[in-house]
Amino acid sequence: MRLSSVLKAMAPVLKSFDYLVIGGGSGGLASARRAAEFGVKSAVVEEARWGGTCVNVGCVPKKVMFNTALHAEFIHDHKDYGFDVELKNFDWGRIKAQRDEYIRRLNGIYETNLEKSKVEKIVGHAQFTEDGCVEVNGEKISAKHILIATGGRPAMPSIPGGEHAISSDGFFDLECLPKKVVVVGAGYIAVELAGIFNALGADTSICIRYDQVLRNFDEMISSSLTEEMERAGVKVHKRTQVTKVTEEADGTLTLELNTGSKVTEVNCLLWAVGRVPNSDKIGLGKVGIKTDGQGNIEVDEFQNTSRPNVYALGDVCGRALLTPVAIAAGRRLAHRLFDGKHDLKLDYNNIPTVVFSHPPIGTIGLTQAEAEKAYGADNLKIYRTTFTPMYYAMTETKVKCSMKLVCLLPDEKVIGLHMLGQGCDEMLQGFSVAIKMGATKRQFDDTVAIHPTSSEELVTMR
Ligand SMILES: Cc1cc2nc3c(=O)[nH]c(=O)nc-3n(C[C@H](O)[C@H](O)[C@H](O)COP(=O)(O)OP(=O)(O)OC[C@H]3O[C@@H](n4cnc5c(N)ncnc54)[C@H](O)[C@@H]3O)c2cc1C
Ligand SMILES: NC(=O)C1=CN([C@@H]2O[C@H](COP(=O)(O)OP(=O)(O)OC[C@H]3O[C@@H](n4cnc5c(N)ncnc54)[C@H](OP(=O)(O)O)[C@@H]3O)[C@@H](O)[C@H]2O)C=CC1
Ligand SMILES: N[C@@H](CCC(=O)N[C@@H](CSSC[C@H](NC(=O)CC[C@H](N)C(=O)O)C(=O)NCC(=O)O)C(=O)NCC(=O)O)C(=O)O
Repeated sequence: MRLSSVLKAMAPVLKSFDYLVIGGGSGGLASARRAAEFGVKSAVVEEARWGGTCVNVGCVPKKVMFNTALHAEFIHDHKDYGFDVELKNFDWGRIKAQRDEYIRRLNGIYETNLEKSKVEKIVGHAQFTEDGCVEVNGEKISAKHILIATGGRPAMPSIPGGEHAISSDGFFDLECLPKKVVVVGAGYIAVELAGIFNALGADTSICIRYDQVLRNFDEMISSSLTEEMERAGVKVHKRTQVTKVTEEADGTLTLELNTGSKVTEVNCLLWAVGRVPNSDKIGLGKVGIKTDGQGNIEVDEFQNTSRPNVYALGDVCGRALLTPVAIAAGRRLAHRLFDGKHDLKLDYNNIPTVVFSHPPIGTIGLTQAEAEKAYGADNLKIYRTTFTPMYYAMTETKVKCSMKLVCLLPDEKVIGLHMLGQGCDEMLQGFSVAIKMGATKRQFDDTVAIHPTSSEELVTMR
């Protein structure tokens, strides 16, 4: 042990809590506040902005921009519905200012919520000391139970000139709509942000390593979204990687691709190639907390780390990186530790998820490929439909809706539901309840349809 570490271990403990949460994001806040409801002396340490990724650089500002993009799309359809509306201008700066103001309000609400819940707020960077305490701003804090909910950050590939690119964090700092944009990546963030840029009028390209976006989703989803993005005007560069970036005298970027070609006059290059867990600067090695090869904290099904009384959840564990997952795991942990619900844990099966692409995607359960691997194709019945939602009966632009049910024989239990189309984002939550309850196709069919809606197709498929 180095002398500085020995001295830190010997430093007096200045504060002590029953529950100390590191990270004031979705999982940490939800867990600390729930614990405080049980009379537990709790504190949260946050080094940046209250609310974490979701509120500041994730779901919330992204949804504002998704909604902004929806307006752009609807405006194009106005004339088809008889409205004589001309699109003259779009003021990115105005919506950004309003969005930033909304986020600042939310930061304040989250701080006030902590005060109301009597959770102590500690501002600073937290890291473990050798004796299992936590040090913030040079002060040592002890706690009976410690939760690590430090989230993650965007992965930034290192290529020559890579420093000229931004990540999703940088997207939220953009002061105006870039004229020409290249997004690299094929996951949630890449398709969501490329969709927003494109709908708002930027010349948008996406560089993907393979032939389709969202390759881990059901094949119907990945192929339909790839086609739909192309139809909407996104240039999808397949089997393409950016190998070098050069900044030109006029400030634009020239991108060299592995295909040998170049993309010039790029105003914005955005990496969206995954996220890395914030587990590297919190002293995990000092307390023997194990991580996997990617730095994700290893936990068991109860969110226990390899060290007793230290727990981890949310993005820092690298599994189902979604706000409601972090919140649900955090609240369940608080009930387990402080409310006598000793067996309570989050079931990570059948987590519904929506991609706010254009059009949006809703999906839950096994993809067809996963189900075939698990049960064999002969034990499945697959229902599919593709139709043009009635909204587009009046419009020149037609955006199809595709749906698939993956059912397990013999009773046709619905083990996967995948859909892409207008309204699928809001359609999924209710169907997830049915699937979580183990609904069969017969029970779907026994439910009377709601007409005329896209969702009625899910209870009338043959
Ligand atoms: C662009 C984007 C869009 C997204 N959209 C959606 C969506 O639509 N729906 C959805 O469900 N999910 C979405 N997500 C994912 C969602 O934001 C995350 O899954 C969620 O925020 C994870 O919560 P968390 O509590 O694990 O971590 P975070 O919310 O990241 O919180 C971690 C907090 O810990 C703090 N911290 C880190 N290290 C320390 C330290 N050592 N000391 C003190 N504080 C520390 C950080 O500053 C941060 O505030 C999106 C993510 C991104 C990036
Ligand atoms: N709506 C929501 O709920 C949202 C949720 N999120 C969450 O945040 C997580 C992180 O999002 P995101 O960053 O998009 O990560 P994802 O894991 O969703 O996707 C990243 C993809 O980028 C591709 N990729 C990886 N490395 C490279 C590389 N070097 N060059 C080019 N492409 C590469 C891979 O696809 P391939 O192998 O095909 O190349 C990979 O699947 C998501 O998984 C999701 O859980 C984020 C945004 C919205
Ligand atoms: N679902 C509605 C409501 C959205 C919503 O929750 N708005 C938030 C915006 S921040 S969104 C930030 C995100 N909230 C949520 O995910 C919503 C939590 C859900 N209502 C639940 O209780 O589980 C989160 O990280 N939560 C951590 C936590 O709540 O502890 C808000 O106004 N909050 C103010 C307040 O709560 O007073 C919508 O999409 O319109």
